[in-house]
Amino acid sequence: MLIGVPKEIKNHEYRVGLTPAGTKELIRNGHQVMVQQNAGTAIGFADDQYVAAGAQIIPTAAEIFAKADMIIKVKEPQPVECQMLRPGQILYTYLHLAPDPEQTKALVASGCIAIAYETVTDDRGGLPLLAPMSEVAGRMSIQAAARALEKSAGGSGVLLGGVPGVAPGKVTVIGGGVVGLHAARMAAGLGAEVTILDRSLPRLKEIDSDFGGRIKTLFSTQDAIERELKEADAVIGAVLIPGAAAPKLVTRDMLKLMKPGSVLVDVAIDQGGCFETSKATTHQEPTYVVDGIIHYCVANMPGGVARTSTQALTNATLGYAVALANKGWKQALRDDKHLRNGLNVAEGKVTYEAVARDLGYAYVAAESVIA
Ligand SMILES: NC(=O)C1=CN([C@@H]2O[C@H](COP(=O)(O)OP(=O)(O)OC[C@H]3O[C@@H](n4cnc5c(N)ncnc54)[C@H](O)[C@@H]3O)[C@@H](O)[C@H]2O)C=CC1
Ligand SMILES: CC(=O)C(=O)O
Ligand SMILES: [Mg+2]
Repeated sequence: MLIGVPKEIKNHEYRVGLTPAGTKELIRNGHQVMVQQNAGTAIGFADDQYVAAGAQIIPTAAEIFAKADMIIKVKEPQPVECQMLRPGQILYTYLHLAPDPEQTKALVASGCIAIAYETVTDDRGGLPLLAPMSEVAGRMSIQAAARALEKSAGGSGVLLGGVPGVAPGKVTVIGGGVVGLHAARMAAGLGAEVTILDRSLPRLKEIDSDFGGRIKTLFSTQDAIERELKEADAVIGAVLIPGAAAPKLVTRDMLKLMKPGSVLVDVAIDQGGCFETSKATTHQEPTYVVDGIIHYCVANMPGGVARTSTQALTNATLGYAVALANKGWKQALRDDKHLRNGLNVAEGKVTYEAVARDLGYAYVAAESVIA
């Protein structure tokens, strides 16, 4: 199969869909890989490393999209990229379609086979291709909150760890999945007082036993969230209903409960955000203020630490990339129900139920397009 890796074009996005090591693995499996010129240069993966791995360097994205059987990317295709997709071409990347009607429309119109990293599943009920970036974003969310709390950034001037004789800051994490766990770990490591809320009692039990009482767990209700907002210096939004738009758990009215200069970090922004006042921001201008509360809503947080993130992402995505290239998409999806769960759009049909429901498309089961 001819595989194409274009350079990412989203604002301050320096990740790349494949490392040189991943490239070598695909080539060892008998495939050809085209990498766009300078796709990984900014994070220390120079063109000559891809050439040494056996790839061909191609000057333009247009040429890669025109020739490749499968495009491997990181972020959802931007409008100019959607226009270059063609019927039957595999697109393997993050998509986050439920809150993005325009992208969904463009993918449906293209006739491509769009497999979303974030909805591929595993046997333990996890999302193995989302998990590495959730680990990164969860850890970064506390760095982002700590920075935003500084006075020069407009924050309340609280140091999350406190100092001897002065109480630490309070961090509330809503959603105790991968993002939430890693956020809690970083916040606790800094010495902050941490509370984590989730709707899953088994999850709260796991977290409680992992942290040995170091952090507080709460069942997530509106009432519990309201009580937390009054106390928190930083609130991390980390909920997910897979594939669906995020539930709005903090309304604009509820911001009044918070202390001025406190911070909301909405990691769930890529699924539309779990705070009513969230709107996606970029690494260039990551924060804005609503009613005295600082909002950080960067939709591609791991792009900020792109070298670590690219390595973690390829570790997770490579096995499925090899399966798709070796078997072709239909057979690879027939053989693996977890990869099949990644299929969101195929041949003009929406094949992921939550996306079809949220955006008003007819839902066509993945099984029926691979039959
Ligand atoms: N902004 C960014 O750059 C990035 C964003 N993300 C996003 O972060 C979000 C979380 O991802 P993961 O932690 O991997 O998901 P996950 O599935 O591991 O965890 C989500 C948790 O939310 C809980 N939850 C659902 N509804 C809830 C509610 N009403 N109250 C409290 N908890 C609730 C679930 O029980 C689950 O434990 C996703 O939207 C993901 O796409 C992930 C990586 C990067
Ligand atoms: C998960 C995601 O959207 C990202 O890593 O950018
Ligand atoms: Mg998007």
